[in-house]
Amino acid sequence: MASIVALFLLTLSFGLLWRILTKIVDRSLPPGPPRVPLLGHLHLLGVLPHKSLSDLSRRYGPVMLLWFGFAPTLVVSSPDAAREVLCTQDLAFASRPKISIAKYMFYNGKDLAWTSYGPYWKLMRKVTTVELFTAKRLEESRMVRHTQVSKLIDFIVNNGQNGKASINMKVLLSILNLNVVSSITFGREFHAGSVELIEEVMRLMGSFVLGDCFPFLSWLGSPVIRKMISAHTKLDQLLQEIVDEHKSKFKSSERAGDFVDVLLSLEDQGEIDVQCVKAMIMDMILAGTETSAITTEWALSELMNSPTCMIKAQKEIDTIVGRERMVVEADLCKLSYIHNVVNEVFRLHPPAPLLLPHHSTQDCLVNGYKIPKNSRVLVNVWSIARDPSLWESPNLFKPDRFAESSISFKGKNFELLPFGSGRRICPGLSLGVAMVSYTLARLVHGFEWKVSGKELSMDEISEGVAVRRKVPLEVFATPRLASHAYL
Ligand code: HEM
Repeated sequence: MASIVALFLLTLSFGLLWRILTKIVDRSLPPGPPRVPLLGHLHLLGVLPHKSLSDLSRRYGPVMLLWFGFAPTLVVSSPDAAREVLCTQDLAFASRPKISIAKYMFYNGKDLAWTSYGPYWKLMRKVTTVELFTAKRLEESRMVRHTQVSKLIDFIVNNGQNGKASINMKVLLSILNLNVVSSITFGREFHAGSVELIEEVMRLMGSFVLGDCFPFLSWLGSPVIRKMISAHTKLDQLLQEIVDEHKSKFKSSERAGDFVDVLLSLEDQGEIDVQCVKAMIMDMILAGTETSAITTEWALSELMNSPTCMIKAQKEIDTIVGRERMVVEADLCKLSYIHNVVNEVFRLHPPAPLLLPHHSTQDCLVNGYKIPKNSRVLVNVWSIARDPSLWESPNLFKPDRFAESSISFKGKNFELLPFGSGRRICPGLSLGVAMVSYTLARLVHGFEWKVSGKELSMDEISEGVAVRRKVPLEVFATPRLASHAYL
């Protein structure tokens, strides 16, 4: 009995001490809900963290400090606070937290997306921008996109049995985007069947790892880390094949070709090692494939869910392109409604609703609150894009809201940030937009679409840093153009 009373008193005094300590600290820090001892706010994240955090921000404000175990995490949910973090004080927040996924999957953060801010990031960012994403490079890769989207259309025509057989668009869109990014990055399609592996890695990116929130327990290891190591080993073999092929094809003096050749030249010069080369290929494949595929899948779903919008999109393309041929990329600049649809989908369904986590490398002030050095930073772009004080009927799909609007997703308007903003803004923005817009235009123009099943669920599932459709889009597609247009 005495020991039970002693335990009770001990727990009570620990709880009281915890409350007092957290209250003292809280004065200069941003607000947040009460903390549970040890767990902090981890239990509040739920299955859709972007939604749970959005709900919390409506209560505690657009600048909150939460504790995921022992990891302080700043969550910002307004355009002004996002501007402060991603633009005004960009340098202080441009790094990434050192978490397990970077260590075990991305060769200890030797890629671009997970590496800390510094000279290595600057070198890789410059190489990526110059070698992959200039307007000239984008223009040169038009044929790759055309060929791969045409393959997708052929597949639907040949397997859809004129609207009688259902088609799983999720898988097809992942394969399409993987093939485009692979062809541009290393000159050929990636291993057939690797889509499942990529999806596994995407899922692992968001898995809870004890050591990320409780650093003193890192030594414990976990089943998730074992899964990361196993997935990494499989991917590493495929990436090594790509490196070996490139090394055997060219003597170093003759290399002038694709992105991997450029990286291998840097390896020859001793600026980077082979792990950096593989980490960079992995980055492009992982960052470039699912983001565009998820957005296109949502775009088609939203149009199928709003028949008037679908008809409007089809009418626009019929008027400008006709029904005797397919859309080509050069038509896109005339398709303003498709452009509005893409804007609206980026607003409603940013594939990375909390961006990638940022990390503060110095103490700073945001909205008058002290943000401690070494805090993680999440920018809830999903919440900002659904804020009723910024957007009329924010949960409705209304592409026409962009007809008269000058707001764009390119990182200058902080109410719409699907690609982020500032130093860490997505370098693949133009390629991503080209992929989504072109694929969508050809699908909408090429087929009449029907849902397989009674109704189209629009539920979301959070997989790692990405949020996608919970139920993969299964559809029936009936060709609607002159038959010679599909040849
Ligand atoms: C619909 C298409 C896409 C969307 C919505 C998207 C979105 C994003 C977002 C939100 C970030 C994180 C920004 C931040 O942390 O502040 C990011 C980073 C990145 N994205 Fe994309 N992305 C897309 C397509 C692509 C493509 C096609 C590629 C390359 C082939 C790519 C490569 C990258 C890389 C390498 C980073 C890391 C940049 C850095 O940390 O410096 N993305 N992207």
